[in-house]
Amino acid sequence: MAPEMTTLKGKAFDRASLESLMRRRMFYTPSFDIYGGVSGLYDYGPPGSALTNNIIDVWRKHFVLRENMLEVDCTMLTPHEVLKTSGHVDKFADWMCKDPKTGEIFRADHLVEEVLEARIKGDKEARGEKIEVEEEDLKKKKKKVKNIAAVKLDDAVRDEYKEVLNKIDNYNGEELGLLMKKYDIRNPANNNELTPPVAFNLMFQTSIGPSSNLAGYLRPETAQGQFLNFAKLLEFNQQQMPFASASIGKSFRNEISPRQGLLRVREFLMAEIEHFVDPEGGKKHPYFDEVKDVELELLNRDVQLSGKADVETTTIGKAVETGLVDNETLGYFLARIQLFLLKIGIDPKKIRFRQHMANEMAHYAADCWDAELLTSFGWIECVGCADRSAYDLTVHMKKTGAPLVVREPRKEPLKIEEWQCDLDKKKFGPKFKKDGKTVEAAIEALSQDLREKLSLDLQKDGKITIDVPGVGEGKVEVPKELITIEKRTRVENVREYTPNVIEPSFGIGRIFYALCEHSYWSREQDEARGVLSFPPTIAPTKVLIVPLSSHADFKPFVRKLSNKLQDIGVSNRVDDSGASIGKRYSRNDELGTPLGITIDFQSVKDNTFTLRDRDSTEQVRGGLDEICAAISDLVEGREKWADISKRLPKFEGQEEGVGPS
Ligand SMILES: Nc1ncnc2c1ncn2[C@@H]1O[C@H](COP(=O)(O)OP(=O)(O)OP(=O)(O)O)[C@@H](O)[C@H]1O
Repeated sequence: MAPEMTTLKGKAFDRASLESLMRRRMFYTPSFDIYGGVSGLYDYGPPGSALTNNIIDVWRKHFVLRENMLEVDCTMLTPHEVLKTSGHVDKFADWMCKDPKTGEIFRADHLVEEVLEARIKGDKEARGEKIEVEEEDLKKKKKKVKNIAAVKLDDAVRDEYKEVLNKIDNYNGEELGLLMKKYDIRNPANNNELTPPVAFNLMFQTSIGPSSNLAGYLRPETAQGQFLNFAKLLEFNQQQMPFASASIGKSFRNEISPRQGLLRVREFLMAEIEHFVDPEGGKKHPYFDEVKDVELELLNRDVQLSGKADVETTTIGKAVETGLVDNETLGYFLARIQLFLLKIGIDPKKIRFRQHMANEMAHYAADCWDAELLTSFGWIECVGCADRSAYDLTVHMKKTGAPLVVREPRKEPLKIEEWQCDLDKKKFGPKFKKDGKTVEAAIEALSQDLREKLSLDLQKDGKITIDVPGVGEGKVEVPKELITIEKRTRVENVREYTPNVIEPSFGIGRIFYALCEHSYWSREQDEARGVLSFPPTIAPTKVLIVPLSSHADFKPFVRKLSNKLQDIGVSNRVDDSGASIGKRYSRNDELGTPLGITIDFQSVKDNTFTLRDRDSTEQVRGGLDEICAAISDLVEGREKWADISKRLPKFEGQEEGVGPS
């Protein structure tokens, strides 16, 4: 069970009030709402769009700009062949079971998770133990869940349930089926038995063009476009390794049961990096030293296998040194991911990195860690960071023959003793006719051991027999007139290798939602007054301009301030409504607007204004240029409010209805 969620001020987090705020202020809203909506699809409103753009802006600066990554923008429609080759057509699936009587569909792992969690909660109720805040949510479910009541469980059963929950991502379909049998998990709504789990592919299928001949899918990740362009990107990078490409764009997954708002949706914004690295030499990273002292909370594979969730706090330098994290490049990105999350305002106490267990890893991954953020729904994977090895480049190269490799001049030429096969092409063609190329490829693919053995056959029998699937009976004889096999020394001046790929993959919607939960609190004097404490860098609107009243004298000042801020790229809104100043600020607390400028009669006299900090409600006073310079420093992240309040004189005028929190 995840620990209890508390707000920045240490109070219990209230999801219902945050969700109501997000709906009211149009951070996001169900798509096609007036048609009844479609689950797993959301539209972002003005503050939501601005917040997303600002998160992306910081992401671009933190990753793309900082490391000269090569950003690309590839198409979302992907032909069948590409995703067949990458393994997605066969393996990109979740486990689904069905109530044969009602037709209701369940995602098997989620169902097992929800039912066991609800039973543990029932057990706690029966034992009179404290119910965690996120477990409260299960109360609603329990009404539907007929086979779950406040029933005390056997101690051993309760421990077993907890162990299963800790490893819930690790089970395949068959294992989930066995768990459902063992724990008698049925349709919670009617107690009907469910069908055993079957694989359900998560990709949205379509056909490209009017003839319907070209099957395709909406991409489930942005990675494939980056791999397919590898050779061109390497060329663009003047053959320099290592390098990274990056892409920001929508991905699509036909989730079996979208849930938890933005956390599991069917269309979402991804920001992905593919860092291409030489597999030899331990996958070092040139800037690893810059991050080696960053401390991370790591939950390793072995701890999870033992059914526990104890994290280990350690520097990334140590984690790589001890082999807990496989290599420097993977470690470098784990640290950089954490630094990014902190920069946008994620609560440092609510981040951990969890290593994937062997079964859980995607079909391509060699090692994988997820950055998980604590939310009221528990720990949620928001960034995956996988070592995809050479998998993708290798399969695409094999399929297409495109040289998705790096060729580097060797410092010292490499001498290799090897068995070489020479073909007499003039005779080879007429003998094998249309099968010539296939037979040639089969000879080309012969291993060194086999070549050595075949050279003896050639001497002894005057011919060799090799396997060539698809030609004749699958065996082909090649007489000695057509082939020679000899041991020779080859000098290699160029080294050719397929790079490995380290892939940090960010789900922006999940980060967005976790950030909102981490930033949300309410003021002491009024529980209903929600505040979103986004850092100025990423807040949707940076400044609220508030004239004291609708007095005509204030109008030119409003215009001047607004224009000046726009000129320096600072988003602002004017609220010249008749509401009290306190009310106007409070409305903008809900939007997370970090700064407010008040225009009063003093402003008209001496061109000075007050600048208010959202979180402390402290105010300072200064001239137009001073105020704008302070705002720019805050918004660009060069300074914090504490620096500004030292720099500019405090303004003690009491804000109506607002006291310090
Ligand atoms: N359905 C979804 N809705 C929102 N974000 C998603 C969804 N699926 C994946 N993501 C985001 O994309 C990131 C990278 O995708 P990845 O393929 O690693 O996810 P995943 O392991 O399939 O996620 P999960 O196990 O939660 O389904 C995730 O860390 C997450 O932030």
